[in-house]
Amino acid sequence: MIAPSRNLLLCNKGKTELNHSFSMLQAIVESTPYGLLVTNKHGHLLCYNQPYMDMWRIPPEVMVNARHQIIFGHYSSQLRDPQQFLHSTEVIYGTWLPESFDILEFLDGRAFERHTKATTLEGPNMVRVWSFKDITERRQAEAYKAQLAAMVESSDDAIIVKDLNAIITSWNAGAERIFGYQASEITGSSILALIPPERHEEEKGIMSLVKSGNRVDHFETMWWGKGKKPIDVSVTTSAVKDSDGNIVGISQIARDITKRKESQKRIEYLAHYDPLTGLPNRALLADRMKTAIENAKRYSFQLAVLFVDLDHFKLINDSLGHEIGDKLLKIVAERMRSRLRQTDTVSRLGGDEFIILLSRINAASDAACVAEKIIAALSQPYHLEQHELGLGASIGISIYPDSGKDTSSLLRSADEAMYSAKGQGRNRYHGP
Ligand SMILES: Nc1nc2c(ncn2[C@@H]2O[C@H](COP(=O)(O)OP(=O)(O)OP(=O)(O)O)[C@@H](O)[C@H]2O)c(=O)[nH]1
Repeated sequence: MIAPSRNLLLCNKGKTELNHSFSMLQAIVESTPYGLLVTNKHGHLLCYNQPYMDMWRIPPEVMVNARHQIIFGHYSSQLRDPQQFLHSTEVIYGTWLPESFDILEFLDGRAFERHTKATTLEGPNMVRVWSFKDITERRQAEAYKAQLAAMVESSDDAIIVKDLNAIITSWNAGAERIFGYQASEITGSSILALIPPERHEEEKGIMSLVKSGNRVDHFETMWWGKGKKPIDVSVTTSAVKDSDGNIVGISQIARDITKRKESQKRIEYLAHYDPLTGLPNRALLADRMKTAIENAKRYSFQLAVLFVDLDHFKLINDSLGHEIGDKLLKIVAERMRSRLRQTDTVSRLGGDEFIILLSRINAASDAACVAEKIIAALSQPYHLEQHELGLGASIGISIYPDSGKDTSSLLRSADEAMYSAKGQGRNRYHGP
């Protein structure tokens, strides 16, 4: 800033004629953004510039014939540590330090680098030049950077930065925890080290989206940890830009969602399978029956539903306990499953009730054959702990389309047939 000379470069050398070189010096002093102050050995103010006045917010009248020490009060009221300021300034004058450097922190958050140098002018005049550089913005930027670094390091997520050639340039502690590589091991490698080959195309697609200015949020995929360990991750990818807005890198924030995925799979499993036997449950059976009925209708073939209820299962439960009962149910399930085709379904409705869906039969006699096979398989002795057990089953058969044309009527009809089998003496089947 260059300001009117008389006001801005105040000199006790006023008696001296201003010559050309003095004007030039004046211009230099006023054009610098630094606050400048020159004092003599006794602390008398010889000259100073406008940035100096602005920095200390000193009214000009205070400066008339002032000594440095006199305006210390004005300085001190603005500083965070006035004692340290007074002490260091006294040391500088007292020992006439040739040079010194420190940082002044203001109560309002500003910060200045203070530098002072003792100089000998012509003759015996010793003066001291003080310069003050405003470093508030730099300090704030540094503090912001430090906060950012602390946040990045404390994040549970992996925060990875890579260059435009997919080379990893930054790797935080979260990434170390999730993927198992130390920053020193992986920095400088391609991000593809974390991505299974079959997902490279997917990654390329994301990169081209991001390079064309988009951001890809919470993309769920599977990456590799150390030793090619599969890790389900949700990845947010965005561009890293320089101050001119040019893309200079890519940042990827990856969250480990393995546990969430596992519980999702578990919930899906429980929604469709019986946890004791691993067989499809009523809901999955209903889906499969719906599809099978649609196919049977479309291609005009028959299907069969077999309602299987174990005989006197309650006796086993009551006499040998629930645990043995559970083990028996598992073996029963496995015996039925192993006797059926892949395309058929055996499901557990609950308790000792099972439904077999034969999704395509040529004649009702096919269903009767399967019922006989199942009864035979289930009546084989069971060796459980020290017990040898025998078990019968009663089976009711319904046939699409003769016994019913939808899921519930087919199930109802098979249930009724099963009760008929029970009524006829158990361990047998009854069909339409
Ligand atoms: N161990 C075990 N038992 C179960 C489970 N669910 C139901 N049960 C039992 O299975 C038995 C079913 O008995 P029922 O079908 O009513 O009677 P049953 O003894 O088989 O007699 P019938 O069917 O008339 O031959 C009951 O004792 C239930 O407590 C289970 O998950 N585990």
